[in-house]
Amino acid sequence: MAILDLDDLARNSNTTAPPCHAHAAPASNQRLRQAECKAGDPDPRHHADAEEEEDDELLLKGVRHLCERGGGGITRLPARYVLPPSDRPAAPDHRIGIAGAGGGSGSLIPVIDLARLRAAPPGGQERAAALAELDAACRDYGFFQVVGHGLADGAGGGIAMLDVARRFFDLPFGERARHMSLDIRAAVRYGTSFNQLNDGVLCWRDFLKLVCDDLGAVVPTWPEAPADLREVVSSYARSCRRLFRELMEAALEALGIGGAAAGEVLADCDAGSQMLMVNCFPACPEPELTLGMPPHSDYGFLTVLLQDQVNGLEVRHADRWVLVDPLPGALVVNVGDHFEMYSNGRYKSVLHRVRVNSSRSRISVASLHSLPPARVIGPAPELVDDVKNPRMYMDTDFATFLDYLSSAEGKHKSFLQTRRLTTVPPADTTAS
Ligand SMILES: O=C(O)CCC(=O)C(=O)O
Ligand SMILES: [Fe+2]
Repeated sequence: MAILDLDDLARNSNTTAPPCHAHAAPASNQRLRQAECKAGDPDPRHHADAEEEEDDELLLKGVRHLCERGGGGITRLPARYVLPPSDRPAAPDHRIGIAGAGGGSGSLIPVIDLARLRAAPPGGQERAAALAELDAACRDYGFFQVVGHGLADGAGGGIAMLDVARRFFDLPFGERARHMSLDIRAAVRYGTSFNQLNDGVLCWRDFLKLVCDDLGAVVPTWPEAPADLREVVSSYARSCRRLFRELMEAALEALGIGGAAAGEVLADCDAGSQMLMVNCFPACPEPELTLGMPPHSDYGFLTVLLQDQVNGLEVRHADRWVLVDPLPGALVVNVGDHFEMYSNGRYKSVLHRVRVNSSRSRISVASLHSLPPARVIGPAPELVDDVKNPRMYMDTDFATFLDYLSSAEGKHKSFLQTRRLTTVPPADTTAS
């Protein structure tokens, strides 16, 4: 099947400087950025003169390279990374605590125990209770943590994945740079920021994108170093695909969709696209002025996120940004735009962003799962009725999403907003 460009396309954002396909050259973006900063930022340090500025060529080599240059360490944030004051991350409003883990402030983020679901026989009360928890998590938060998934240790596990990711980003720049490409459709690509060619403000993030469709064909094109990367990452990708399918089966059951209708969606999931984004967020000299990733939602059905023990992920919930404390061994799962549309708005694809910190580098690995590009997505007929559940979304396909990205709407709205049919006020899509 066709390889999708999903590194910027898999997500959409409606920040002040959106990662749209505006085709603005980086140099003009820089001037724009400086003008915006002048308008809104009282701190003259952040309006550095052009000659003081790091040139774009250097910045597009990535954040790690910037930090490592000349023996390591930079003490101030180059202006290209400085967000306008309204988009900067304030001190976290709230930390999402982990049920039963003693973290944060309580038991706000849902934790789904997959072992419990696996053990619960079909039709029984225990299964109904476990499915109700999953349903509530997707409805109320659009985010949950999964434990009991069996993906922590051993081959295909998260520990090995994080370890090899860390070793990849520790390689000398020249080794990583072999995979740099301006071709956003490349199946393997090392890059920086969110959409590095179009971002007005750069993000404090480097990434390795690996398209995982047809693993047999793509793995030989993946980095040769570290020597075990291909084996570890392909094994982890397979584990994630299995987990994605299992979660989709459970979510469809929770939605009351079975039989041929569920079979059709699951077949599309099997034929669909998977992309791993291996993210590195280096320690940042002025973390309060920038973000590792801007507010965005993920385009696909579900995203499975592995993170190390350094926090940074923030989720929009009840009009606030809430920081998700990593729960050891857990994977974070979030609902994407496809699933919100398919579930007719019952499940929420919510904005999330990544904040960075001044002392510790952070690694995360997002496995993004979408349906095949030719597949038209719309609300499941089983979830629509004329009385209580009118259809909330138009049918949509990948080409529509591409049009949105290159349109003026892409700068001001979220993709989901553009697909809504009813007059129901849109879910919170503001950036701060
Ligand atoms: O690093 C994280 O916690 C989130 C990453 C993410 O949202 C993404 O890759 O889409
Ligand atoms: Fe995301």
